[in-house]
Amino acid sequence: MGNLLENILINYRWIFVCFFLLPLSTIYNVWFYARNWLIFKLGSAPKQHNLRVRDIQRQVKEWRAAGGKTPMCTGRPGWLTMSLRLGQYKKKLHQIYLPLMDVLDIDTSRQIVRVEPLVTMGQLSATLLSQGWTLPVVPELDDLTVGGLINGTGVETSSHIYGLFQHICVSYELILSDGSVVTCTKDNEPDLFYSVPWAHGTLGFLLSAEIRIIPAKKFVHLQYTPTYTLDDFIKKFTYESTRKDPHQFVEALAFGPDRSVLMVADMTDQPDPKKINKIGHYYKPWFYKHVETFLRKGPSEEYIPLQDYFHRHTRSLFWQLQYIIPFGNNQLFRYFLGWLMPPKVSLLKLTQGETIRKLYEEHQFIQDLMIPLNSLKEAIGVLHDTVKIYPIWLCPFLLHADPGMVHPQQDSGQMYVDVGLYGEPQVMGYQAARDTRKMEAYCRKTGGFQMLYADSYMTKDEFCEMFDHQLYDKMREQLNCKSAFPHVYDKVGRKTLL
Ligand SMILES: Cc1cc2nc3c(=O)[nH]c(=O)nc-3n(C[C@H](O)[C@H](O)[C@H](O)COP(=O)(O)OP(=O)(O)OC[C@H]3O[C@@H](n4cnc5c(N)ncnc54)[C@H](O)[C@@H]3O)c2cc1C
Ligand SMILES: NC(=O)C1=CN([C@@H]2O[C@H](COP(=O)(O)OP(=O)(O)OC[C@H]3O[C@@H](n4cnc5c(N)ncnc54)[C@H](OP(=O)(O)O)[C@@H]3O)[C@@H](O)[C@H]2O)C=CC1
Ligand SMILES: CC(C)=CCC[C@@H](C)[C@H]1CC[C@@]2(C)C3=C(CC[C@]12C)[C@@]1(C)CC[C@H](O)C(C)(C)[C@@H]1CC3
Repeated sequence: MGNLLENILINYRWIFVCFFLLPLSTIYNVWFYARNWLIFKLGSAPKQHNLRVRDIQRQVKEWRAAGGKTPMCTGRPGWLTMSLRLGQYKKKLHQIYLPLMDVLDIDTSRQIVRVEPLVTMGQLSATLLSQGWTLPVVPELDDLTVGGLINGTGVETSSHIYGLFQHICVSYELILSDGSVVTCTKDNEPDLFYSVPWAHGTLGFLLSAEIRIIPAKKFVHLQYTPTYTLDDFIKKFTYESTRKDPHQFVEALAFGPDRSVLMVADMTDQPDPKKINKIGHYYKPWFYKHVETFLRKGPSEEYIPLQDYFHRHTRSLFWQLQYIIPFGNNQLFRYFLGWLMPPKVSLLKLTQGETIRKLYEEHQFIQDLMIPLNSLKEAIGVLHDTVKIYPIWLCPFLLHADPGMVHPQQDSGQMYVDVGLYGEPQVMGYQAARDTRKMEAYCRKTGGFQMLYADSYMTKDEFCEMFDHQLYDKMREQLNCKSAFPHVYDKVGRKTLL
């Protein structure tokens, strides 16, 4: 009976998703779009920021006045967040509401945008592009928020030049446990500035951030190079990630241990009209499927609108949507219902139920391992033996030698690679806890890091071995965080899921 129910839930989830969640997602998007537009037109955002900060200060002060016994977290419901986590820890904590969702200012002379933490990447990239600007690093799922990307982390295909999302940030406005508001930069309160990323809001709440912007062009010139041996791939990928005059974007998809497609791209305003491909149109094939065709067709090049490029994996949630709507890439489906895609991750999460959550936990491996680039060849072999999931998302990034939880083992910046696995392991006898722990141990051995939106099965000691806690512990002490916020491990460790 249990099995039958599971089968129905898994195999027919698409009925619910197509007929209920897709229309709902579209309505939600339209509302969000209209709200953003209206707020900006009324010019009210910056003024309201100060009012909102005052209200947040009031909440923190009230918490203190009441004895400050229960540690705090943000009041954002767990189902809204872009992770597998349900955020059950929130029920036991004191929630502070941070209704901060506006782009406050675009200062083109300083090349800085000032934003509130709930601003999403979809919202920010559209807002900036309409002015001819962009963030240097645009993590691509539309619903990722600035707050989540700063207090967690973000990576994209330009990260081999600019680093992680935190590395393009110039200042953070934070509220601390005593209710005071501080602004930190690398020169003013540097310890605080460097300890915020990856701390998951356990030092203070982010109120706004200043982020660098760069001029945008209308298209990217994208070149695809298929490779048919692992050695050839590693050689070309390493070269493109580390060369002195790099392309602006570098990414690869591995479709098998020996079959990969390397992609390099540059922004341009002069596309060759015969080679324009507007991959963002709703009826276009899912991007990773399109990329796979170059293994057959050979090297190729295209001009893709910049906005379409930034959000190229959004419509198929990388390759996760195939498990929810198996015929989602079918031509007929795309022409009829493609314009409603993708369903909102938050709505999927809200409606998934315990059975589906458990099935995902047992049968899906969704992890990003951030390892030094020179370990990539070995890692592909280890991953093939342990989980065997394809495609693998490969994205090089420069890890700056900054203080904080995450930095290279050497004293200077080092090229790392994000190895993303999002699918059903094809090995026999996969066991989630055992095999994830194996991969985590491997990741630690290379000097790498696990992205913490995913399930982490590490013990606290293992967690402290992977993430440098020196500065973090010092700041927790100095800012009286111990009773004010949970320890980062208690927020992101596997047990918080349940
Ligand atoms: C594919 C796509 C996805 C989108 N997703 C979302 C989403 O998820 N959430 C959401 O809220 N919106 C979203 N939007 C809307 C987006 O944020 C803007 O509201 C939209 O670009 C308005 O453009 P316009 O050309 O109609 O207005 P215009 O009048 O041309 O103004 C452009 C926009 O730029 C912004 N802007 C202009 N100057 C400044 C300034 N000095 N400081 C700050 N901002 C400024 C404003 O937001 C304004 O709405 C999306 C848009 C697109 C095309
Ligand atoms: N391309 C990429 O780089 C991708 C990145 N991701 C990951 O997704 C996550 C982002 O998802 P998103 O839904 O935006 O964020 P979440 O709501 O999941 O937030 C992530 C963490 O940041 C904390 N946080 C968020 N806002 C604030 C704030 N204003 N002040 C203090 N702490 C805050 C949250 O604390 P609390 O629990 O108290 O709310 C939480 O611990 C990141 O961890 C990122 O690594 C996922 C997919 C792709
Ligand atoms: C660094 C990069 C590029 C990471 C990409 C990660 C994505 C593939 C992840 C982020 C959020 C994510 C874990 C999610 C899911 C799939 C994989 C996602 C989209 C889904 C939609 C799978 C189905 C599940 O029932 C559920 C709805 C809970 C989750 C939600 C989060």
